Amino acid sequence: MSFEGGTDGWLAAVLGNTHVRWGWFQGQTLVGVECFPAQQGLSWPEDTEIWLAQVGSTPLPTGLVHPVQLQDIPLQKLYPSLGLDRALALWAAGIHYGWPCLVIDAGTALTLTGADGAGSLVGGAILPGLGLQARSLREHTARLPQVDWDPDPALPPRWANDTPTAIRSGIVYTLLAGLRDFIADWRQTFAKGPVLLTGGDGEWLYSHLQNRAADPNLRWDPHLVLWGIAQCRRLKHLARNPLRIK
Ligand SMILES: Nc1ncnc2c1ncn2[C@@H]1O[C@H](COP(=O)(O)OP(=O)(O)O)[C@@H](O)[C@H]1O
Ligand SMILES: CC(C)(COP(=O)(O)O)[C@@H](O)C(=O)NCCC(=O)O
Ligand SMILES: [K+]
Repeated sequence: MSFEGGTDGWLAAVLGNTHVRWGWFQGQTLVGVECFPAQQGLSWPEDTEIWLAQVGSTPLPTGLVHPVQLQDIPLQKLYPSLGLDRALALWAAGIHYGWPCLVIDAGTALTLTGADGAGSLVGGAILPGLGLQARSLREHTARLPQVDWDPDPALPPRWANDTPTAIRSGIVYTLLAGLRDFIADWRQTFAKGPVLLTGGDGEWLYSHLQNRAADPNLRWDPHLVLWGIAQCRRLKHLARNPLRIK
């Protein structure tokens, strides 16, 4: 996909540990999204303004590239080693859905990142994502099979009677229980405000967290990090071209 003309066309890119995601923007409007395996050699568009957030190890493109930095994100109490994707998603969540907010990003790693009503980082947690949990069982045992990522919307039976289903059951039921526990704890302090799911497993987790006494303000937005990059670009442009109050 590329731009057919359009003066304010530009590309946002998130270089994750499993996927590289491109968001094609016209100004602040997201007009298209593409997703590539992070390990695949990428041919980046020529002569396109690119704003990118690097979290994984995918080589950066050359040319009109603006790497977003943590200090570009106007949230308080961010710690220096915080993942750029976490800060960008949190900022976008607060702007688009309101503060306080909790973002659950189900990526290679699954992260929980929360901000209070003033947009200050409260803190978060990091654990292996669904795919990583299955891969680690395969890689560190003699007999367990590789259980590939499966978009099957149905939950596996909890008390499984074959090995692949037992692996799926162990991973998904503990993860869903753990997320419900984290959300309940978050709600002890922040009764209001959205809880957002994003990331490659975000939609699947959202569909299963939604049932069974779902949180009234649970949402799913797969593009949070891309929105965060768009906000960074907008701030930088405003700083370079301050609005002239007549
Ligand atoms: N097409 C896919 N191929 C592999 N994993 C996928 C795919 N779609 C969703 N997933 C799930 O999403 C996870 C990766 O999420 P993603 O947000 O793409 O990762 P990251 O942001 O870390 O690059 C994988 O661990 C897997 O569970
Ligand atoms: C935890 C992450 C690896 C998640 O990245 P992803 O799974 O999306 O590729 C990334 O946010 C990261 O490298 N964080 C640095 C450590 C921290 O956030 O405290
Ligand atoms: K991510």
